Amino acid sequence: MAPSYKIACIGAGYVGGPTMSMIALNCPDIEVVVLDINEERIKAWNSEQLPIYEPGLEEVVRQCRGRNLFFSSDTTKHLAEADMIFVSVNTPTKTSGIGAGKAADLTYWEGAARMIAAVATTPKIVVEKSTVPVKTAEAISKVLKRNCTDPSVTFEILSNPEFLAEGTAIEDLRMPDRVLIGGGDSEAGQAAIKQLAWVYAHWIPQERILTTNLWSAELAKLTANAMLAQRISSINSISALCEATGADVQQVARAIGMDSRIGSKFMNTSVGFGGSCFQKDILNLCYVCEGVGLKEVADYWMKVVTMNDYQKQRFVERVISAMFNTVARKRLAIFGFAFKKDTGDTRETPAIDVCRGLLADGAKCVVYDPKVTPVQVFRDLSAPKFEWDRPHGWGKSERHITENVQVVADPYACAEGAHAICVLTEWDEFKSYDYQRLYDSMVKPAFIFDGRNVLDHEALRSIGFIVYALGKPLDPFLQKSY
Ligand SMILES: NC(=O)c1ccc[n+]([C@@H]2O[C@H](COP(=O)([O-])OP(=O)(O)OC[C@H]3O[C@@H](n4cnc5c(N)ncnc54)[C@H](O)[C@@H]3O)[C@@H](O)[C@H]2O)c1
Ligand SMILES: O=c1ccn([C@@H]2O[C@H](COP(=O)(O)OP(=O)(O)O[C@H]3O[C@H](CO)[C@@H](O)[C@H](O)[C@H]3O)[C@@H](O)[C@H]2O)c(=O)[nH]1
Repeated sequence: MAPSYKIACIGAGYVGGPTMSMIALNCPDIEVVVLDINEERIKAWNSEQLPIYEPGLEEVVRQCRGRNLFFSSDTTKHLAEADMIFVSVNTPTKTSGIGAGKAADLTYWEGAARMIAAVATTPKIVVEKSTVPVKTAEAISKVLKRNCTDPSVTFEILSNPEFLAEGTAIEDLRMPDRVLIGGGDSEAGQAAIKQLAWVYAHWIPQERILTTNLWSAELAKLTANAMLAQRISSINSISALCEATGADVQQVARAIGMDSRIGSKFMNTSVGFGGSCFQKDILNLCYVCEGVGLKEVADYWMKVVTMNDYQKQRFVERVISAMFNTVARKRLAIFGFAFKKDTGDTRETPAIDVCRGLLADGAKCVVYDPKVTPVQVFRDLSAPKFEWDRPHGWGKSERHITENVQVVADPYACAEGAHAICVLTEWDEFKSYDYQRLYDSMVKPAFIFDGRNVLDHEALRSIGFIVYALGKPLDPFLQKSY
């Protein structure tokens, strides 16, 4: 018998796809349909080549696609039939107008709300899955109520922010630290919370399902990301101080992480945090603070982004100064372009700013990443800031990018004839390469700039490499040239 409870999700992206697949897997009594305006994406979800790479996702989709999990672009039919509608569309940073470069662009969200209002003839629970500014639920409620042609239709809005991280999405969804559900105080609001809690209770222990009011749930999501990013900026700031003093950032991180009040997670220094969320959500938080007159609070959080930009710039300057203050026409092997390992996602990856910085100084960048396609690399290096987060992306590639960037499918080909290797993503495979072979094929002196501290630096030095590792005591060779 076909399941009688129906869930639809608007937005078949990195969040909508995996979260709905997990609900379908654990709730065989619920029919789940994931919708998107991007037909190519829907086609890919229905094919053997899923549109996103996420460890374990294929197995989950394979188990329930066609059973109680469907991907479709027929929004009218499925939104009309659904009891509960998740909205998981992109909420990028605005690129123009008031709040450009900071505020969340809610165009896609409002578009989704209008789609729901246009077809609703039965009561709907609308769940905010996207990350949104505080009070978005209020605005969405107005759009839904004012646009629905049937005045008897009721809408209950819930906030159910997603905390999964890419690369570990399936594991995070299988056993999240918590599921957060915010809703209204009214009887209908509380009933809606219960209905969503019932969905999650199919596989998540009751004590991990946390309920709050709407505004707390919306704000908790922005705050969680701001605090996670703050940890990275904090340790990155200390990495600069370590290099200046001879301390070792990994030793410092270990020593402070053993204090249970601080904890050891999220303390890896890096060339900068990336990903579609951290910067966007902090900028959004700052904008919300400014909107309510809290300038000092906004300035405080803005420093997390400033420090991140500094870290990327600092890395570029290290590369250039170490290589005798010029990288003009030098071939630089870029190991890793994704914003972290185990994903093909490049949104806001630090590799973009690092490559741009090196290209601006005349370098020739040769990129190797196990999961990122050449098209994506060229698109990212050409797209104006914040333009990447649009359903149809950015098409043009500037000439200086096409002439000075090359993307290759093999790490050894990447490093051949290069002056330096820059490690920008912490892919595990980078640790097991034959570095003697890489060294032999490179121009001397051969440099390695480890922007993730994943390689065995002593072993590399004994081969002959000049090694720069973030936040580590500097090689004597680098001390002289910096
Ligand atoms: N990526 C993550 O790891 C992550 C984690 C937690 C929260 N979030 C938040 O979740 C939201 C979605 O993020 P994402 O990474 O999945 O984005 P995404 O860009 O991968 O997916 C969004 C999808 O929504 C579709 N879309 C936009 N407007 C639509 C409409 N009117 N009708 C149908 N489809 C529409 C787009 O075509 C796109 O495929 C964002 O608010 C993000 O901040 C993301
Ligand atoms: O110690 C660390 C940990 C992470 N990073 C970098 O920080 C970025 C973000 O990493 P991570 O948080 O693991 O991935 P995301 O997929 O961006 O997940 C974040 O953003 C999501 C979107 O909002 C949230 O749901 C998650 O909880 C939150 O971790 C990446 O560039 C990482 O390389 C570091 O530099 N050092």
